[in-house]
Amino acid sequence: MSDHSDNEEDDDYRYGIDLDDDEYDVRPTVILMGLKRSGKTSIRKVVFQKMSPNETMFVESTPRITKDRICSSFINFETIEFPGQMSPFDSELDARATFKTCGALLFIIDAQSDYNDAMTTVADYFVEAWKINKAIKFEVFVHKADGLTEESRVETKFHIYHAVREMIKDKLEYNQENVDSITITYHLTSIYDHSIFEAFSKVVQNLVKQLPTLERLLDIFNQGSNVTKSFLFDIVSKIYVATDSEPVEMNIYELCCDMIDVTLDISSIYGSGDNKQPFDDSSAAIIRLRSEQVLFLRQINKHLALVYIMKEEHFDKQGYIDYNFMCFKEGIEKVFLMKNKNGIRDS
Ligand SMILES: Nc1nc2c(ncn2[C@@H]2O[C@H](COP(=O)(O)OP(=O)(O)OP(=O)(O)O)[C@@H](O)[C@H]2O)c(=O)[nH]1
Repeated sequence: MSDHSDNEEDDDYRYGIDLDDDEYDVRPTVILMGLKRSGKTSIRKVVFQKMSPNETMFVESTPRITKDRICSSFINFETIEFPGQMSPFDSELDARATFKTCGALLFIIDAQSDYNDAMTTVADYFVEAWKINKAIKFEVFVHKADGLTEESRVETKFHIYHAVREMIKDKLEYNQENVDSITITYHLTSIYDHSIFEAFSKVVQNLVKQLPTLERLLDIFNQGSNVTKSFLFDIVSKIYVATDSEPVEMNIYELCCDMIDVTLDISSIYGSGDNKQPFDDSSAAIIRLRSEQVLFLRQINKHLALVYIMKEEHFDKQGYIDYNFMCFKEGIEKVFLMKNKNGIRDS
């Protein structure tokens, strides 16, 4: 367990540490904004509270600013949702305080609606927030993509990207700033498939400063173990904190998410442990697939699991893989211990 003392990392994300909840007054935040009924609450509930997508049809409109601490998992941040009808820049709200500690600012656009107003609002809010805090990661979710054809998904994202860029350009040029000063990442999302988890994974990865080291560790593990693809998952949220440098194929990612669901479901229904959580530090599962591949899940610590896929022909080299996994696990621990070197105590 880790203790904390004031240091230059005070504005940082504290991943993988058990904190007493009140230990920090200031916690970096992920802010969700968007017009009314764009899907903000649904996204929070599906990703962090395991609500099924169909149930979101009954969520009520959010009347006030809603803060939610995500601290049961490895991802240790706070989400803040602004109701569609409220601007964070209203004079009665303290926008400076809100955006000073903001890590990522997500704007949700309902792609199934007329999104002209939404695009204007994105441009306004992003420029205002950027003026307060230039380190914010700006993200747009082109949401409810399930209702669009494959072709119009790409077109819609492209159209929104260009229109917002033009609006931001006009605003920044007025202040003699360059439009490229604000980097925005666009994601096509839906709560009805894995795209929302994939997009949130990218948001989180954008905030993990140790990402290059984690990717390198995964690459080394893959090369030494003949693994095709591996993901480092935060098991509770199904967000992957890192993956190796090979491109992510959506079907492999979905398979890995399903592996987590299956393992946790079986474990919570039939598991013998009296622990409330259906997994622990030494949880593991292996599934041989019809495609002559093997899927593995191996827990690294309380929060993180390595999920990887390999060809069946390499499956017999278990000794190597076990050894490499031990080295990988130690590597991960070192990455986060170094990060917290200023105050370590044993739990
Ligand atoms: N088809 C589809 N519907 C979605 C998706 N996400 C959310 N919805 C629906 O959109 C409606 C509005 O969702 P909310 O989560 O309440 O939207 P909100 O942005 O929080 O709304 P306010 O609180 O009023 O600002 C609900 O009926 C959801 O079921 C999605 O990915 N696809």
